[in-house]
Amino acid sequence: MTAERLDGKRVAAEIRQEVAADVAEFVASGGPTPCLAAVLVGEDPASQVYVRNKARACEKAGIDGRTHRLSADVGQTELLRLIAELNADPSVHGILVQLPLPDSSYDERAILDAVDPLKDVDAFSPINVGLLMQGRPRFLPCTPHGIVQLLGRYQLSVAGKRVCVVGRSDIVGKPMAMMLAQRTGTCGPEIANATVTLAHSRTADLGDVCRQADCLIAAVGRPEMITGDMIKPGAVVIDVGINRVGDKLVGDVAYDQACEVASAITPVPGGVGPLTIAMLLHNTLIAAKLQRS
Ligand SMILES: Nc1nc(=O)c2c([nH]1)NC[C@@H]1CN(c3ccc(C(=O)N[C@@H](CCC(=O)O)C(=O)O)cc3)C=[N+]21
Ligand SMILES: [Mg+2]
Repeated sequence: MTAERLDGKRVAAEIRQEVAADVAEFVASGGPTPCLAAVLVGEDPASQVYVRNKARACEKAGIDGRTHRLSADVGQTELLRLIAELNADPSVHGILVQLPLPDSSYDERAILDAVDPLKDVDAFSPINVGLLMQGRPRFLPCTPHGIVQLLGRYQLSVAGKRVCVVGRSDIVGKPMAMMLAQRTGTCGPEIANATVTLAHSRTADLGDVCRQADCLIAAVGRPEMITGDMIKPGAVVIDVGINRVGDKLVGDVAYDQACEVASAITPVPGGVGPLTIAMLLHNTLIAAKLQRS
C-alpha cells in the first residue's frame, strides 16, 4: 500500500482564503480590523521563522499582525507589563506569546495565565481549556483544530473508531484527545465520537497500543519515533512532529516506512504546521468578533 498524502499546505491555503473572505465581510460590516499581537522573547531561530510566517499570513488575510520583540533577558516583570498593556489595548484582539520562552528565569504558566481569556487565541488559558473540556469551546487550540479540519476536509471520519494520540502535551496531545472524543458539533460538524487512547512516553507496550489505532496521531517531539511496525495496516497517520535533524526537518513518524502501511499520512513539512497558522488566523477573527460591542 502507498499512503495518500494529506496535503496540509493546500488545506491551510483554502482555510486562509476563507478566513480572508470572512475578515473582509466583518470589516465591511463596520467591524474593526482584527489584530494579532505576537510576543517573541529572545532569538530562537525556529521561533523567529514561525513568528515571521505568522506575520505574513496575517497580512494576506487582512489581519493586522504586530510583533513585539523582546530581548531574552527582559525578565518576568517586564513581560507581564507588556501583556497587561496588550490586554488593555482595545485595538489588539488576539495575543500570542511564542513558546518556548528562552530560559527558566520565566514562569511560563504565570505568563500564559496573564493573557486575557478573550484574547487567548492559542486557547492556553485555564478558562479556555476548561470550556473545551466541558464541550463549549470559545477558541479551539490551533494545532488540534487544524488536524480536525484536515480530517474533515478529506472526509476521514473517526466516529466510533479507535484513535491513538501519542503525546500528552497541553498544546497538542491533551486537547486533541479531548476534541476527538467530544459529541458531534462540539468541535466542528464532522469530527467527533472517536474512542480515544492517550498514550505517552510511559505507556507500556506502546507499539501494541498504537497498532490498535485506526487513526494514529503522533505528537511526541521525538524524530521518527513511530516506525512502520507500530502502525495498523490502512490506518490514517497524522504527524505533528517538527524536528530539526541536521539541516533536515523530520516528523515524529518514520515517513517512508509509514507510507507502506498507512492509507493516508501527513508529510513534514507541508502537513500539520501550516494548518496551525491557518487556525490561528481563524481564532483572531473570532476574538475580534467576541470583543466587538
Ligand atoms: N504560543 C505558541 N503557539 C503556537 O502555536 C506555537 C508556539 N507558541 N511555539 C512553537 C509552536 C510550533 N508552531 C508551528 C507553527 C507552524 C509551523 C509551520 O508552518 N511549519 C512548516 C515548516 C516551517 C519550517 O520550515 O520550519 C511546515 O510544517 O510545513 C510549524 C510550527 C507553532 N507553535
Ligand atoms: Mg510524552
